[in-house]
Amino acid sequence: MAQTPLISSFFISIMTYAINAEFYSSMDHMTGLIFSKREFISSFKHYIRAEETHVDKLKSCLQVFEKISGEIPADPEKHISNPLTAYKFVRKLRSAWKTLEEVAQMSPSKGFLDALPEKSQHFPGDKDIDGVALGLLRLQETYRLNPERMRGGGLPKLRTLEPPDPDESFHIATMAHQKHKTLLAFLWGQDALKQLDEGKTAVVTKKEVLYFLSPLAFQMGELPLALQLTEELLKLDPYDFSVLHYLTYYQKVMQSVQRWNETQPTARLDTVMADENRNTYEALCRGEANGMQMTPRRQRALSCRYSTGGGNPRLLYGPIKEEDEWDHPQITRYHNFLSDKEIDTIKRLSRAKLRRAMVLDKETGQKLASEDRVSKSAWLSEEEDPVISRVNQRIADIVGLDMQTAEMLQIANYGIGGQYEPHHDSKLANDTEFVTVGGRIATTLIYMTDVEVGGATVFPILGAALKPQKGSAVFWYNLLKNGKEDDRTLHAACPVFVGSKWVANKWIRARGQEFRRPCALAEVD
Ligand SMILES: O=C(O)CCC(=O)C(=O)O
Ligand SMILES: [Fe+2]
Repeated sequence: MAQTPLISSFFISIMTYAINAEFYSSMDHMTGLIFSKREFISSFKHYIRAEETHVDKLKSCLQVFEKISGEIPADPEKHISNPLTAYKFVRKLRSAWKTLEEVAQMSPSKGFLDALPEKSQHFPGDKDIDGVALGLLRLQETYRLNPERMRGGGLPKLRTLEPPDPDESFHIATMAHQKHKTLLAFLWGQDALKQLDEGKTAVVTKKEVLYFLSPLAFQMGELPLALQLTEELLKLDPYDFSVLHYLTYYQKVMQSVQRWNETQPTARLDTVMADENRNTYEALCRGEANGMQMTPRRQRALSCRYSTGGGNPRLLYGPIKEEDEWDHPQITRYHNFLSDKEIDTIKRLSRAKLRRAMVLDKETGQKLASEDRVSKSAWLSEEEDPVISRVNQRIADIVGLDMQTAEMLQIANYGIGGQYEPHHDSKLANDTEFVTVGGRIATTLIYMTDVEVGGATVFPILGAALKPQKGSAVFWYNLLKNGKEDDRTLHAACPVFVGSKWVANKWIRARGQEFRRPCALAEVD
């Protein structure tokens, strides 16, 4: 079939993006969808053209049949009783039928339709829609945005986006409800209702939205609102008994409570969100608490210099620019650590290997995908490309640690609202390597992209927020000199708001560093 090579080339070209059929947790894979969509459109057009040609062939078959039947005179019996005519007639009919069979077998639908189930794996599924909606909700919570601001009212970077329609707002509302984010569920539901009232067309009906909203308003303690919404429902269907039941119930509660709050939930957004989510991590992500524990004197003492890694010959002629990000514990940033070309190579090597990053379930000890860590990651070994060994060597030269026991380079690409909740790199459950190579003494985190909005690495105990800066690397010790875990190194990756965030992690192990970073009894960094 003519279209088969095209269709299969389409599959091959998107294979790299579709290996584990989940797109939202990696911005790179989301981008891949744009390309796969374009290629699909072209093969789809090709298929339609093939169908049109096929229909033309079927039409000519029909014409042959019509012609044969047109040749039959008024008295068919007499006509067919002539053996020669009968012979001719049967022959023509048989030939027409054979042609029809051949044409029917050539139908392009078969190849195309048979390929559909496989093709669906290469396109986003319901899981992706839900995942993106959850990402949006996470961004709203972290950056404190109501639906109006999410629509671009508050953030110029979002202004160009097509705002959600009533069905989309309602879907986000139901996702929020599933995750017990009642206020957000209400606000998105309210957004859908507003749009329906403005006359926007949608699949979801006003009745469905009101059914969703009224118990939510009740749950939030907004009795007058619950009553008002229920009354509106009743206007739509005065004989709906369950609505009548709710109405009586709310009225009774109202009478007994006697006092109620006039405040609209939108006005309370800040206070409710603040109660639920006010923690340093989110405040740091919003850029509010940066440096909160750093006195001006300490801040002034932070400096920046050129370093040769203590006289390392490889750095003598090309020293690295080193900048203090924090003093105790020390967090150092190395500028121009990777070149753009090296970054491109690392991205290229990892692209096809990216898999959803897993976290360990504390109770079962099993690895699972979690909203705590929305990214895809891949491991790269030195054998894969000289760039990888160069990166490892560079880290060794700069920080002066032994890399023989270090882990492979881990590459991560974050998805929509991609984040990593506060964690200690040294707290590794099921660390099978621990006995032979020791704990994760230090982390080198390399930023491979700038991130337009969001995506900082924050240290909630310290109050430090590090902005991703393409090509730079940050380094810190996770373990104190006495070998114990340094609690203060608790850190998190803030949700990415706008942009694609790529990082590389190099975790250095304790074994082999005994003489490079001598241990001490004191609990110092
Ligand atoms: O991406 C970041 O900013 C931090 C990533 C991180 O902490 C990790 O992967 O362990
Ligand atoms: Fe980490």
